Amino acid sequence: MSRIIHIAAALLIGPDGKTLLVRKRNTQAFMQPGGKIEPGEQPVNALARELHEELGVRIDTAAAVYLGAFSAPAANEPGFEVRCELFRVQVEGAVEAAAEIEEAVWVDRHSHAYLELAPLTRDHILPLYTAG
Ligand SMILES: Nc1nc2c([nH]c(=O)n2[C@@H]2O[C@H](COP(=O)(O)OP(=O)(O)OP(=O)(O)O)[C@@H](O)[C@H]2O)c(=O)[nH]1
Repeated sequence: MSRIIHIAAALLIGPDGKTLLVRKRNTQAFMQPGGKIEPGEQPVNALARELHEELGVRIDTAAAVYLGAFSAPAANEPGFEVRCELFRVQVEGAVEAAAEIEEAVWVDRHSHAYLELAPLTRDHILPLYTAG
């Protein structure tokens, strides 16, 4: 059995430059919006589907900027690694978290210090955001 979870995720940037992290229901760590890529699905299409399901956000896939592939221990599945295709996505309107999202927070370069973060977000994605 594969011990790798393939996901597509967003570095989602709001109008004020903050970025959105989500905490899924019955989990502890904040992470990137996104989710698993289904068989045969293009990563950017998986991202668009997940952002719509989770946050009611419709994105223009042509405007999503591919930032690369990043890996880390999975936050919620012991012994698994998450492999993420990451896209930078700019959103203008409000986001509306679906029931599967327990909490969604906008953070800036300084305001995430006290959040419990998934390893991928903590070690790869927020450093990228902070440097950018
Ligand atoms: N979406 C997302 N998942 C992550 C991140 N970091 C990380 O370790 N993961 C792991 O990857 C798994 C992806 O599952 P998911 O629950 O987001 O995906 P999904 O909506 O397609 O799942 P489902 O259809 O099985 O409910 C999470 O359970 C989590 O353990 C991240 O930044 N974003």
